[in-house]
Amino acid sequence: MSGDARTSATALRKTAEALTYLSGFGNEHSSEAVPGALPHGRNSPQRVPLGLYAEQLSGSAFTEPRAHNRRSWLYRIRPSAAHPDFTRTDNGTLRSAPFTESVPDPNRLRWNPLPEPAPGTDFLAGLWTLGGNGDATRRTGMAVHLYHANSSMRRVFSDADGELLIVPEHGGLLLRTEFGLLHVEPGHVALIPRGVRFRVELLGDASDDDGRTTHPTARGYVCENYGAPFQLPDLGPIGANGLANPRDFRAPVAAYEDEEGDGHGGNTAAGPVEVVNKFCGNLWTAMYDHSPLDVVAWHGNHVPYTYDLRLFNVLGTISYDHPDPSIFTVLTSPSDTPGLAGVDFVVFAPRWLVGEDTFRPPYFHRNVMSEYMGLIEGAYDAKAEGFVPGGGSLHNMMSAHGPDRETFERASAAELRPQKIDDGLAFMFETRWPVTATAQAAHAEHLQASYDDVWQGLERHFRAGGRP
Ligand SMILES: O=C(O)Cc1cc(O)ccc1O
Ligand SMILES: [Fe+2]
Repeated sequence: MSGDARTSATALRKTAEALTYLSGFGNEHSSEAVPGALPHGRNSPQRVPLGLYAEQLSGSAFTEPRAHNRRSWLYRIRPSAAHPDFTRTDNGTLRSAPFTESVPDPNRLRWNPLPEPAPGTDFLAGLWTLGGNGDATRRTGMAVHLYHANSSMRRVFSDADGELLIVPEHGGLLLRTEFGLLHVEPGHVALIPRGVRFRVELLGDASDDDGRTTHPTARGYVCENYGAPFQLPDLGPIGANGLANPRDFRAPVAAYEDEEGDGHGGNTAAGPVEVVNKFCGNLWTAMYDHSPLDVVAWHGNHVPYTYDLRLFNVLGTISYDHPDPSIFTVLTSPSDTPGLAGVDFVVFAPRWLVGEDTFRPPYFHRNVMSEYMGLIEGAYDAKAEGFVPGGGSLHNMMSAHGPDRETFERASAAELRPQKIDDGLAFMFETRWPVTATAQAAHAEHLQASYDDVWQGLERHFRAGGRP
Protein backbone atom coordinates (compact mmCIF):
# COMPACT_ATOMS: atom_id res chain seq x y z
CA MET A 1 0.00 0.00 0.00
CA SER A 2 1.34 3.43 -0.90
CA GLY A 3 1.96 6.16 1.68
CA ASP A 4 -0.92 8.15 0.18
CA ALA A 5 -3.30 5.24 0.45
CA ARG A 6 -2.22 4.64 4.05
CA THR A 7 -2.83 8.27 4.95
CA SER A 8 -6.22 8.20 3.31
CA ALA A 9 -7.22 4.98 5.14
CA THR A 10 -6.29 6.65 8.42
CA ALA A 11 -8.17 9.83 7.50
CA LEU A 12 -11.20 7.81 6.47
CA ARG A 13 -11.23 5.99 9.80
CA LYS A 14 -11.10 9.34 11.62
CA THR A 15 -14.11 10.51 9.56
CA ALA A 16 -15.93 7.26 10.33
CA GLU A 17 -15.29 7.41 14.06
CA ALA A 18 -16.43 11.04 14.33
CA LEU A 19 -19.85 10.39 12.76
CA THR A 20 -23.06 11.24 14.58
CA TYR A 21 -26.37 9.48 14.04
CA LEU A 22 -30.11 9.61 14.52
CA SER A 23 -31.49 6.95 16.83
CA GLY A 24 -34.46 4.60 16.37
CA PHE A 25 -35.79 1.91 14.01
CA GLY A 26 -38.77 2.81 11.80
CA ASN A 27 -38.93 6.42 12.93
CA GLU A 28 -39.92 9.43 10.88
CA HIS A 29 -36.41 10.85 10.87
CA SER A 30 -35.31 14.13 9.37
CA SER A 31 -31.95 15.77 8.78
CA GLU A 32 -30.41 18.71 6.95
CA ALA A 33 -26.73 19.20 6.16
CA VAL A 34 -27.27 22.93 5.57
CA PRO A 35 -29.55 24.85 7.95
CA GLY A 36 -32.81 25.79 6.25
CA ALA A 37 -32.56 23.13 3.51
CA LEU A 38 -35.49 21.06 4.79
CA PRO A 39 -38.93 22.43 3.82
CA HIS A 40 -41.38 22.82 6.67
CA GLY A 41 -45.13 22.30 6.60
CA ARG A 42 -45.17 20.59 3.20
CA ASN A 43 -43.09 18.07 1.25
CA SER A 44 -43.07 19.77 -2.10
CA PRO A 45 -43.12 23.57 -1.94
CA GLN A 46 -43.37 25.50 -5.17
CA ARG A 47 -39.74 26.47 -4.76
CA VAL A 48 -37.62 24.29 -2.48
CA PRO A 49 -35.26 26.13 -0.08
CA LEU A 50 -31.73 26.77 -1.36
CA GLY A 51 -32.77 25.89 -4.93
CA LEU A 52 -32.86 22.17 -4.22
CA TYR A 53 -35.10 19.65 -6.00
CA ALA A 54 -37.71 17.68 -4.03
CA GLU A 55 -38.06 13.96 -4.77
CA GLN A 56 -39.96 11.12 -3.13
CA LEU A 57 -38.40 7.66 -2.79
CA SER A 58 -41.11 5.05 -2.17
CA GLY A 59 -40.19 1.74 -0.54
CA SER A 60 -43.80 0.56 -0.30
CA ALA A 61 -46.86 0.98 -2.50
CA PHE A 62 -48.46 4.35 -1.82
CA THR A 63 -51.49 2.56 -0.39
CA GLU A 64 -49.93 0.01 1.97
CA PRO A 65 -51.20 0.19 5.56
CA ARG A 66 -49.64 2.99 7.54
CA ALA A 67 -47.68 0.51 9.71
CA HIS A 68 -45.91 -0.81 6.58
CA ASN A 69 -45.78 2.36 4.56
CA ARG A 70 -42.25 3.50 3.72
CA ARG A 71 -41.11 6.55 1.87
CA SER A 72 -38.60 9.35 2.22
CA TRP A 73 -38.45 12.84 0.77
CA LEU A 74 -35.05 13.84 -0.54
CA TYR A 75 -33.95 17.43 -1.21
CA ARG A 76 -31.10 17.27 -3.68
CA ILE A 77 -28.88 19.33 -5.94
CA ARG A 78 -30.10 17.52 -9.08
CA PRO A 79 -33.21 15.37 -9.42
CA SER A 80 -32.42 11.65 -9.83
CA ALA A 81 -34.26 11.80 -13.17
CA ALA A 82 -31.35 13.75 -14.69
CA HIS A 83 -29.23 10.85 -15.87
CA PRO A 84 -28.07 9.29 -19.14
CA ASP A 85 -29.00 5.81 -20.42
CA PHE A 86 -28.16 2.72 -18.42
CA THR A 87 -26.48 -0.01 -20.42
CA ARG A 88 -25.83 -3.63 -19.41
CA THR A 89 -22.56 -4.41 -17.70
CA ASP A 90 -20.96 -7.66 -16.59
CA ASN A 91 -22.67 -9.25 -13.56
CA GLY A 92 -19.31 -10.65 -12.44
CA THR A 93 -19.90 -13.17 -9.65
CA LEU A 94 -23.27 -11.68 -8.70
CA ARG A 95 -26.33 -13.84 -9.35
CA SER A 96 -30.05 -13.34 -8.77
CA ALA A 97 -33.31 -15.15 -8.22
CA PRO A 98 -34.73 -17.22 -9.79
CA PHE A 99 -31.75 -19.51 -9.13
CA THR A 100 -31.68 -22.15 -11.84
CA GLU A 101 -27.98 -22.96 -12.32
CA SER A 102 -28.21 -26.07 -10.12
CA VAL A 103 -30.93 -28.22 -8.58
CA PRO A 104 -31.79 -27.59 -4.91
CA ASP A 105 -29.56 -29.90 -2.86
CA PRO A 106 -30.82 -31.78 0.23
CA ASN A 107 -27.25 -32.33 1.42
CA ARG A 108 -25.67 -30.40 4.24
CA LEU A 109 -23.15 -28.03 2.66
CA ARG A 110 -20.34 -26.04 4.22
CA TRP A 111 -17.87 -23.59 2.73
CA ASN A 112 -14.52 -22.18 3.79
CA PRO A 113 -13.96 -18.41 3.39
CA LEU A 114 -13.77 -16.88 -0.07
CA PRO A 115 -10.30 -16.86 -1.66
CA GLU A 116 -8.29 -13.64 -2.02
CA PRO A 117 -9.74 -11.23 -4.57
CA ALA A 118 -7.76 -9.95 -7.54
CA PRO A 119 -6.06 -6.58 -6.90
CA GLY A 120 -8.45 -3.63 -7.33
CA THR A 121 -11.62 -5.52 -6.36
CA ASP A 122 -14.19 -3.18 -4.84
CA PHE A 123 -17.22 -4.18 -2.74
CA LEU A 124 -19.46 -4.52 -5.79
CA ALA A 125 -16.99 -6.55 -7.83
CA GLY A 126 -16.23 -8.56 -4.67
CA LEU A 127 -19.83 -9.73 -4.26
CA TRP A 128 -20.08 -13.49 -4.84
CA THR A 129 -23.49 -15.09 -4.76
CA LEU A 130 -23.85 -18.38 -2.90
CA GLY A 131 -27.51 -18.95 -3.71
CA GLY A 132 -31.03 -18.00 -2.83
CA ASN A 133 -34.68 -18.43 -3.60
CA GLY A 134 -37.78 -16.63 -4.89
CA ASP A 135 -37.84 -14.26 -7.80
CA ALA A 136 -36.37 -10.76 -7.85
CA THR A 137 -38.93 -9.57 -10.39
CA ARG A 138 -41.75 -10.73 -8.08
CA ARG A 139 -40.20 -9.19 -4.98
CA THR A 140 -40.11 -12.56 -3.19
CA GLY A 141 -37.30 -14.51 -1.60
CA MET A 142 -33.71 -13.73 -0.83
CA ALA A 143 -30.12 -14.21 -1.90
CA VAL A 144 -27.04 -15.04 0.14
CA HIS A 145 -23.93 -13.22 -1.04
CA LEU A 146 -20.42 -13.05 0.35
CA TYR A 147 -17.96 -10.29 -0.41
CA HIS A 148 -14.20 -10.01 -0.37
CA ALA A 149 -12.78 -6.66 -1.44
CA ASN A 150 -9.43 -4.91 -1.35
CA SER A 151 -10.28 -1.56 -2.88
CA SER A 152 -12.69 1.26 -2.07
CA MET A 153 -15.53 1.90 -4.50
CA ARG A 154 -15.25 4.96 -6.68
CA ARG A 155 -18.57 4.13 -8.31
CA VAL A 156 -21.99 4.26 -6.74
CA PHE A 157 -24.35 1.30 -6.47
CA SER A 158 -28.05 0.84 -5.90
CA ASP A 159 -30.18 -2.27 -5.81
CA ALA A 160 -33.72 -2.03 -7.19
CA ASP A 161 -34.19 -5.75 -6.47
CA GLY A 162 -34.09 -5.60 -2.69
CA GLU A 163 -32.65 -4.27 0.49
CA LEU A 164 -29.12 -5.25 1.48
CA LEU A 165 -28.22 -6.44 4.95
CA ILE A 166 -24.42 -6.19 5.11
CA VAL A 167 -22.72 -8.31 7.78
CA PRO A 168 -18.98 -7.50 7.94
CA GLU A 169 -16.73 -10.28 9.18
CA HIS A 170 -13.36 -8.64 8.53
CA GLY A 171 -12.49 -4.97 8.01
CA GLY A 172 -14.43 -1.79 8.77
CA LEU A 173 -16.52 -0.07 6.12
CA LEU A 174 -17.52 3.52 5.55
CA LEU A 175 -20.81 3.63 3.65
CA ARG A 176 -21.53 6.89 1.85
CA THR A 177 -25.25 6.82 1.14
CA GLU A 178 -27.76 9.29 -0.25
CA PHE A 179 -28.87 9.83 3.36
CA GLY A 180 -25.38 10.36 4.79
CA LEU A 181 -22.49 8.31 6.15
CA LEU A 182 -22.52 5.07 8.16
CA HIS A 183 -19.63 3.28 9.81
CA VAL A 184 -19.67 -0.47 10.38
CA GLU A 185 -17.12 -2.81 11.87
CA PRO A 186 -17.25 -6.61 12.21
CA GLY A 187 -19.99 -7.28 14.76
CA HIS A 188 -22.16 -4.50 13.34
CA VAL A 189 -24.61 -4.76 10.45
CA ALA A 190 -25.77 -2.19 7.91
CA LEU A 191 -29.16 -2.18 6.26
CA ILE A 192 -29.43 -0.36 2.91
CA PRO A 193 -33.04 -0.01 1.72
CA ARG A 194 -34.14 -0.95 -1.77
CA GLY A 195 -33.08 1.64 -4.33
CA VAL A 196 -30.85 3.73 -2.07
CA ARG A 197 -27.56 4.65 -3.71
CA PHE A 198 -24.32 4.15 -1.82
CA ARG A 199 -20.58 3.69 -2.07
CA VAL A 200 -18.47 1.40 0.15
CA GLU A 201 -15.01 2.54 1.26
CA LEU A 202 -12.60 0.26 3.12
CA LEU A 203 -11.27 1.26 6.53
CA GLY A 204 -9.04 -1.73 7.23
CA ASP A 205 -8.66 -3.22 10.66
CA ALA A 206 -9.70 -1.13 13.69
CA SER A 207 -6.84 -2.52 15.76
CA ASP A 208 -4.39 -1.21 13.20
CA ASP A 209 -5.53 2.37 12.86
CA ASP A 210 -2.39 4.22 13.83
CA GLY A 211 -1.18 4.73 10.31
CA ARG A 212 0.33 1.28 9.94
CA THR A 213 -2.70 -0.03 8.08
CA THR A 214 -1.03 -2.09 5.41
CA HIS A 215 -3.78 -3.73 3.45
CA PRO A 216 -7.35 -2.55 3.91
CA THR A 217 -9.31 -5.63 2.93
CA ALA A 218 -12.91 -6.34 3.76
CA ARG A 219 -14.82 -9.57 3.95
CA GLY A 220 -18.34 -10.45 5.00
CA TYR A 221 -21.83 -11.56 4.13
CA VAL A 222 -24.84 -9.91 2.51
CA CYS A 223 -28.49 -10.93 2.68
CA GLU A 224 -30.33 -9.45 -0.28
CA ASN A 225 -33.97 -9.40 0.71
CA TYR A 226 -36.29 -9.23 -2.29
CA GLY A 227 -39.39 -9.43 -0.07
CA ALA A 228 -41.05 -7.16 2.46
CA PRO A 229 -38.55 -4.87 4.19
CA PHE A 230 -36.97 -6.15 7.37
CA GLN A 231 -38.79 -5.10 10.52
CA LEU A 232 -38.33 -5.76 14.20
CA PRO A 233 -40.11 -8.95 15.31
CA ASP A 234 -43.17 -8.73 17.52
CA LEU A 235 -42.31 -9.51 21.12
CA GLY A 236 -45.55 -11.23 22.22
CA PRO A 237 -45.34 -12.39 25.85
CA ILE A 238 -41.75 -11.12 26.10
CA GLY A 239 -43.27 -7.69 26.66
CA ALA A 240 -42.39 -4.20 25.56
CA ASN A 241 -38.59 -4.55 25.63
CA GLY A 242 -35.94 -7.01 24.60
CA LEU A 243 -34.12 -8.61 21.67
CA ALA A 244 -32.93 -5.77 19.38
CA ASN A 245 -34.02 -2.51 20.96
CA PRO A 246 -35.28 0.03 18.40
CA ARG A 247 -33.20 2.90 19.77
CA ASP A 248 -29.96 1.05 19.06
CA PHE A 249 -30.54 1.29 15.31
CA ARG A 250 -28.71 4.30 13.94
CA ALA A 251 -29.63 6.27 10.83
CA PRO A 252 -27.20 8.74 9.23
CA VAL A 253 -27.42 12.51 9.32
CA ALA A 254 -27.60 14.25 5.96
CA ALA A 255 -24.25 14.68 4.17
CA TYR A 256 -23.87 15.41 0.47
CA GLU A 257 -21.32 15.39 -2.30
CA ASP A 258 -21.22 18.44 -4.54
CA GLU A 259 -19.28 17.06 -7.47
CA GLU A 260 -19.82 17.82 -11.11
CA GLY A 261 -17.85 16.50 -14.06
CA ASP A 262 -17.92 19.91 -15.73
CA GLY A 263 -16.21 21.58 -12.78
CA HIS A 264 -19.32 23.40 -11.59
CA GLY A 265 -19.63 21.62 -8.27
CA GLY A 266 -17.88 22.32 -5.00
CA ASN A 267 -15.24 19.78 -6.01
CA THR A 268 -13.88 21.04 -9.30
CA ALA A 269 -11.47 18.12 -9.65
CA ALA A 270 -14.32 15.61 -9.89
CA GLY A 271 -14.80 13.64 -13.10
CA PRO A 272 -17.81 11.65 -14.26
CA VAL A 273 -19.27 9.23 -11.73
CA GLU A 274 -20.18 5.65 -12.65
CA VAL A 275 -23.54 4.61 -11.21
CA VAL A 276 -24.39 0.91 -11.22
CA ASN A 277 -27.97 -0.23 -10.80
CA LYS A 278 -28.99 -3.82 -10.07
CA PHE A 279 -32.32 -4.31 -11.78
CA CYS A 280 -34.22 -7.60 -12.12
CA GLY A 281 -31.06 -9.60 -11.66
CA ASN A 282 -28.66 -7.71 -13.91
CA LEU A 283 -26.19 -4.89 -13.46
CA TRP A 284 -26.69 -1.74 -15.51
CA THR A 285 -24.28 1.16 -15.65
CA ALA A 286 -24.41 4.86 -16.54
CA MET A 287 -21.85 7.66 -16.40
CA TYR A 288 -23.29 10.65 -14.54
CA ASP A 289 -21.86 14.14 -14.82
CA HIS A 290 -22.43 14.61 -11.08
CA SER A 291 -22.45 12.56 -7.92
CA PRO A 292 -25.94 11.20 -7.13
CA LEU A 293 -25.02 11.34 -3.44
CA ASP A 294 -26.12 14.98 -3.57
CA VAL A 295 -28.96 14.97 -1.00
CA VAL A 296 -28.66 18.05 1.21
CA ALA A 297 -31.69 17.31 3.42
CA TRP A 298 -34.22 14.52 3.83
CA HIS A 299 -37.04 13.22 5.96
CA GLY A 300 -38.89 9.93 6.10
CA ASN A 301 -38.77 6.32 7.20
CA HIS A 302 -37.17 4.59 4.18
CA VAL A 303 -33.66 5.08 5.53
CA PRO A 304 -30.46 3.09 6.02
CA TYR A 305 -29.34 1.88 9.46
CA THR A 306 -26.47 0.37 11.33
CA TYR A 307 -26.85 -1.85 14.38
CA ASP A 308 -24.25 -3.25 16.77
CA LEU A 309 -25.09 -6.94 17.28
CA ARG A 310 -23.42 -6.88 20.69
CA LEU A 311 -26.26 -4.65 21.90
CA PHE A 312 -28.74 -7.48 21.24
CA ASN A 313 -30.62 -8.28 24.44
CA VAL A 314 -30.28 -12.07 24.47
CA LEU A 315 -33.13 -13.93 26.18
CA GLY A 316 -33.08 -17.63 26.98
CA THR A 317 -34.21 -20.34 29.31
CA ILE A 318 -33.76 -19.99 33.05
CA SER A 319 -35.27 -23.41 33.69
CA TYR A 320 -34.72 -26.23 31.19
CA ASP A 321 -34.50 -27.14 27.48
CA HIS A 322 -32.88 -25.33 24.60
CA PRO A 323 -35.32 -22.75 23.21
CA ASP A 324 -35.83 -22.40 19.47
CA PRO A 325 -33.52 -19.79 17.92
CA SER A 326 -36.45 -17.56 16.95
CA ILE A 327 -35.78 -15.85 20.29
CA PHE A 328 -32.56 -14.56 18.70
CA THR A 329 -34.32 -12.82 15.79
CA VAL A 330 -32.89 -9.37 15.12
CA LEU A 331 -35.00 -8.55 12.05
CA THR A 332 -37.70 -10.36 10.13
CA SER A 333 -39.10 -9.99 6.63
CA PRO A 334 -42.72 -11.10 7.01
CA SER A 335 -44.77 -12.89 4.38
CA ASP A 336 -48.53 -12.91 3.91
CA THR A 337 -48.77 -15.81 6.41
CA PRO A 338 -48.40 -14.63 10.01
CA GLY A 339 -45.23 -16.00 11.61
CA LEU A 340 -43.80 -17.31 8.33
CA ALA A 341 -40.83 -15.18 7.34
CA GLY A 342 -39.45 -14.69 3.87
CA VAL A 343 -36.22 -14.40 5.79
CA ASP A 344 -35.25 -13.93 9.42
CA PHE A 345 -31.92 -12.52 10.49
CA VAL A 346 -30.89 -14.27 13.71
CA VAL A 347 -27.83 -13.68 15.88
CA PHE A 348 -26.10 -16.05 18.30
CA ALA A 349 -24.56 -13.51 20.66
CA PRO A 350 -22.67 -14.04 23.93
CA ARG A 351 -25.01 -15.37 26.64
CA TRP A 352 -25.25 -17.48 29.76
CA LEU A 353 -26.46 -21.08 29.62
CA VAL A 354 -28.08 -22.25 32.84
CA GLY A 355 -30.60 -24.94 31.72
CA GLU A 356 -30.94 -27.76 34.24
CA ASP A 357 -30.95 -31.39 33.08
CA THR A 358 -30.66 -30.03 29.58
CA PHE A 359 -28.61 -30.77 26.48
CA ARG A 360 -27.47 -27.20 26.10
CA PRO A 361 -26.11 -26.79 22.54
CA PRO A 362 -28.48 -26.66 19.56
CA TYR A 363 -30.43 -29.91 19.33
CA PHE A 364 -30.59 -32.38 16.44
CA HIS A 365 -33.33 -31.23 14.14
CA ARG A 366 -34.95 -31.09 10.72
CA ASN A 367 -36.61 -27.82 9.82
CA VAL A 368 -39.11 -26.85 7.14
CA MET A 369 -37.28 -23.51 6.99
CA SER A 370 -33.85 -23.40 5.33
CA GLU A 371 -30.87 -22.20 7.32
CA TYR A 372 -27.77 -20.43 6.04
CA MET A 373 -25.30 -19.74 8.85
CA GLY A 374 -22.18 -17.61 8.96
CA LEU A 375 -19.60 -16.83 11.60
CA ILE A 376 -18.35 -13.32 12.35
CA GLU A 377 -15.92 -14.23 15.07
CA GLY A 378 -14.67 -17.11 17.25
CA ALA A 379 -16.62 -20.36 17.36
CA TYR A 380 -20.23 -21.61 17.38
CA ASP A 381 -21.53 -23.85 20.13
CA ALA A 382 -22.91 -26.59 17.84
CA LYS A 383 -19.66 -27.17 15.98
CA ALA A 384 -16.28 -28.12 17.40
CA GLU A 385 -14.36 -27.29 14.23
CA GLY A 386 -14.67 -26.65 10.50
CA PHE A 387 -17.20 -23.82 10.82
CA VAL A 388 -14.88 -20.85 10.62
CA PRO A 389 -15.16 -17.05 10.46
CA GLY A 390 -15.89 -16.03 6.87
CA GLY A 391 -17.16 -19.53 6.03
CA GLY A 392 -20.76 -20.67 6.08
CA SER A 393 -23.11 -23.63 6.15
CA LEU A 394 -26.37 -24.38 4.39
CA HIS A 395 -28.91 -26.73 5.94
CA ASN A 396 -31.77 -26.78 3.47
CA MET A 397 -35.41 -27.63 4.17
CA MET A 398 -35.71 -30.85 6.23
CA SER A 399 -32.01 -31.69 6.07
CA ALA A 400 -30.95 -33.33 9.33
CA HIS A 401 -28.36 -31.39 11.31
CA GLY A 402 -27.35 -30.28 14.76
CA PRO A 403 -24.36 -30.76 17.03
CA ASP A 404 -21.37 -32.54 15.55
CA ARG A 405 -20.15 -35.73 17.21
CA GLU A 406 -17.54 -34.02 19.34
CA THR A 407 -20.01 -31.40 20.59
CA PHE A 408 -22.65 -34.05 21.30
CA GLU A 409 -20.26 -36.14 23.36
CA ARG A 410 -18.88 -33.17 25.26
CA ALA A 411 -22.27 -31.60 26.05
CA SER A 412 -23.85 -34.94 27.04
CA ALA A 413 -21.17 -35.37 29.70
CA ALA A 414 -20.70 -31.75 30.78
CA GLU A 415 -21.23 -30.66 34.34
CA LEU A 416 -24.25 -28.32 34.21
CA ARG A 417 -22.91 -25.28 35.99
CA PRO A 418 -23.91 -21.82 34.74
CA GLN A 419 -21.75 -21.38 31.66
CA LYS A 420 -20.95 -18.20 29.74
CA ILE A 421 -20.77 -18.60 25.97
CA ASP A 422 -18.69 -15.62 24.95
CA ASP A 423 -16.22 -16.93 22.43
CA GLY A 424 -18.05 -16.17 19.23
CA LEU A 425 -20.62 -14.33 17.18
CA ALA A 426 -22.61 -16.39 14.66
CA PHE A 427 -25.69 -15.55 12.64
CA MET A 428 -28.34 -17.20 10.52
CA PHE A 429 -30.41 -16.19 7.50
CA GLU A 430 -33.43 -18.47 7.93
CA THR A 431 -35.78 -18.55 4.98
CA ARG A 432 -39.12 -20.11 4.08
CA TRP A 433 -37.87 -21.59 0.80
CA PRO A 434 -34.90 -23.85 0.03
CA VAL A 435 -31.74 -22.06 -1.01
CA THR A 436 -30.53 -23.18 -4.44
CA ALA A 437 -26.79 -22.81 -4.80
CA THR A 438 -25.25 -20.98 -7.75
CA ALA A 439 -22.96 -23.02 -10.02
CA GLN A 440 -19.93 -21.21 -8.58
CA ALA A 441 -20.99 -22.19 -5.02
CA ALA A 442 -21.91 -25.78 -5.89
CA HIS A 443 -18.52 -26.33 -7.54
CA ALA A 444 -16.38 -24.02 -5.43
CA GLU A 445 -12.92 -25.12 -4.41
CA HIS A 446 -13.72 -23.80 -0.96
CA LEU A 447 -16.78 -26.06 -0.62
CA GLN A 448 -15.86 -28.62 2.05
CA ALA A 449 -15.72 -32.14 0.63
CA SER A 450 -16.59 -34.15 3.70
CA TYR A 451 -18.88 -32.04 5.87
CA ASP A 452 -21.11 -35.10 6.48
CA ASP A 453 -18.28 -36.69 8.44
CA VAL A 454 -18.89 -34.40 11.43
CA TRP A 455 -21.92 -36.57 12.20
CA GLN A 456 -20.09 -39.89 11.70
CA GLY A 457 -19.32 -42.06 14.67
CA LEU A 458 -22.33 -41.05 16.76
CA GLU A 459 -22.51 -44.29 18.72
CA ARG A 460 -25.56 -46.40 19.25
CA HIS A 461 -26.40 -46.42 22.98
CA PHE A 462 -29.89 -47.94 22.96
CA ARG A 463 -30.30 -51.33 24.55
CA ALA A 464 -33.85 -52.74 24.42
CA GLY A 465 -35.02 -53.49 27.93
CA GLY A 466 -31.96 -52.05 29.60
CA ARG A 467 -30.36 -48.74 30.50
CA PRO A 468 -27.27 -47.76 28.50
O1 LIG B 1 -28.78 -25.26 13.15
C1 LIG B 1 -28.35 -24.36 13.85
O2 LIG B 1 -27.26 -24.40 14.43
C2 LIG B 1 -29.25 -23.16 14.13
C3 LIG B 1 -30.11 -23.48 15.29
C4 LIG B 1 -29.73 -23.10 16.53
C5 LIG B 1 -30.49 -23.43 17.63
O3 LIG B 1 -30.12 -22.99 18.83
C6 LIG B 1 -31.63 -24.21 17.47
C7 LIG B 1 -32.04 -24.58 16.21
C8 LIG B 1 -31.27 -24.22 15.10
O4 LIG B 1 -31.65 -24.51 13.86
FE1 LIG C 1 -30.61 -25.57 12.46
